Amino acid sequence: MWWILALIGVLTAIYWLRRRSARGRQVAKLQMAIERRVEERQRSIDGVRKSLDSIDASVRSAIQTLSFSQLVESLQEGKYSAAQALRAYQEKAIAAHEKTNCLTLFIHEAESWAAELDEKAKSSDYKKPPLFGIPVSIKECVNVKGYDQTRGYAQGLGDEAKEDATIVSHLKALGAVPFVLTNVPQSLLSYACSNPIYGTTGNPYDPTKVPGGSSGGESALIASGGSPLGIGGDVGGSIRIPCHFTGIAGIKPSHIRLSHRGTRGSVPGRPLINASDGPMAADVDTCAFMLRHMWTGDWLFSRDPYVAPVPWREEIYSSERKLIIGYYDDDKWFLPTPALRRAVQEAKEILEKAGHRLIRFDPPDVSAAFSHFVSAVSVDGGTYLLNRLDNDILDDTYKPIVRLYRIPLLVQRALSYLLRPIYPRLATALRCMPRNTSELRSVYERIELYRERFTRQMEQLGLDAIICPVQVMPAVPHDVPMKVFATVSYTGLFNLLDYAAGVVRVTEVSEEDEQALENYPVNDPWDKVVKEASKGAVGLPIAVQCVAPPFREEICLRVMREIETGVRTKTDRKH
Ligand SMILES: CCCCCC/C=C\CCCCCCCC(=O)NCCO
Repeated sequence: MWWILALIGVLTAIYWLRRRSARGRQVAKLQMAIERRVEERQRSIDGVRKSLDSIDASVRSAIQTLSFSQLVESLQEGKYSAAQALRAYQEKAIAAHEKTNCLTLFIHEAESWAAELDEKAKSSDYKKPPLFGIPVSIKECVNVKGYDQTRGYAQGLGDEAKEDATIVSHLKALGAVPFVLTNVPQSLLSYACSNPIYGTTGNPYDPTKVPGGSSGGESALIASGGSPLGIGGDVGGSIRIPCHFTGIAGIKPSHIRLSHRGTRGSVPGRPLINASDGPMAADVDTCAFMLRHMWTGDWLFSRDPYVAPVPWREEIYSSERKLIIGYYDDDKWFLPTPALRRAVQEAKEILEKAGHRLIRFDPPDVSAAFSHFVSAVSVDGGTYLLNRLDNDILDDTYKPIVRLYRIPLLVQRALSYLLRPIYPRLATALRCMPRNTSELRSVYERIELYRERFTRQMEQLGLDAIICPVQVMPAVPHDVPMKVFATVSYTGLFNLLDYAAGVVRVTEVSEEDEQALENYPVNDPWDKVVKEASKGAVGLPIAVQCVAPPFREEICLRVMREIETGVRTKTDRKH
């Protein structure tokens, strides 16, 4: 008998040793691929830096001081060429990268695309397209032919896209010049911005803080002035949270109003909660400018039959009709810190001053909505993510979520039961992984019912739009986001509903906000993390979120723009 046990022991030991050495070989291979990419990135940056002087420094700096509308105008009028605009923004992008580590790779073909545009512009019968020569930055997970979309997984290195995503081709057809790819967190399912290939992207206001995620390379770049317009993606806040953390504007359109052909999301195959791509820029009008031109004419609708053929409605964006707008500053699931609540109040006052009617709106049962959101995002209980991460080098910032996903489902349920009296919100999150197709079906049913309930409540009040917080906190240290993933209730809700949702800067954290934070109630470990992580944030930007039902992006953008105008008027008056 003893020899059977000994044999089992020896075989098990051999199995484990072989597994360990296979894993060791795999990690070494990934590390070598990472080293090669880090060198390639440096060469790419050095190469661009060397060619900057092909354009006079005074021209570059004159272009760098232009507002977006001035840039459009001077390119249209031929005051500056596409090649000059490209060099000006390459220079700014390098400066932004040195400060924040926001870039993955420059798109070298941008130079020939700009040159082609300038060549065409020489002909008198050429009609310049509306985005002629505008440099545009692209989140790394969007396909650009010849570049890999790693989504922060080292195993994704070298897997190059065979063709451009439709949104990239569309930008090019409109005359834009996609010129650089920007960093993302590993997996994309995070609002931090760090991965084992390109490292951690910092917030331009404070490098110890996150620029947000997953479109964090975009927000850091745009907020540093390194790109006039960027493309982000959002399944739970990945456009809106980075914009809020860095003080820029952005909008997540309803899912099928833009094309997602060739953009890669965090977990493919989630039918009721899908990522939306959308614009990010220094101001609202720039986001509207891009969408207006994408939704005018037939280019998009004839290239992707899954895009709803809803054209841009200028009459809604520019309307002067007074609106009825709901507002809330606490979703009763996660209390925002003082600066975030003040931002809603200030936005409300601005809108009231502009003649709109603001009505208190209490979103129905956000605890249930958050639970549906987590179920729908983790449609397979985390299997897809864990499989990817098991074959990769795991980023530190992502470990808290991975630990939770690794807990076997039945243990998650038992823990949820035990934790309910002392840590009810974590208990909710641990209870919602679907165990089988029957549970999954009922998640979908609950989402449909929730959509109906929310929409009906808005209709009963006659609301055109809603304003509310974007998040619970201002930008936080890099290790915080995935420790308190439940703060995405404010953004994830509108992915669940598939509403149009955008954000615009309203204020910054003040000394008074920081003092008021002392009274932030701590009822469980998540509150404690939030309270600690929100300290030392004086001066950091704070945004408000504006939302409208599906396909009402023009209303959403209008509310955002009116808030932005009100904020500017207030700031001008102060100075
Ligand atoms: C057992 C509990 C597991 C917890 C599951 C966590 C689920 C959700 C966390 C969501 C964090 C979302 C951040 C924003 C992500 C985003 O919008 N990404 C864009 C992808 O294209």
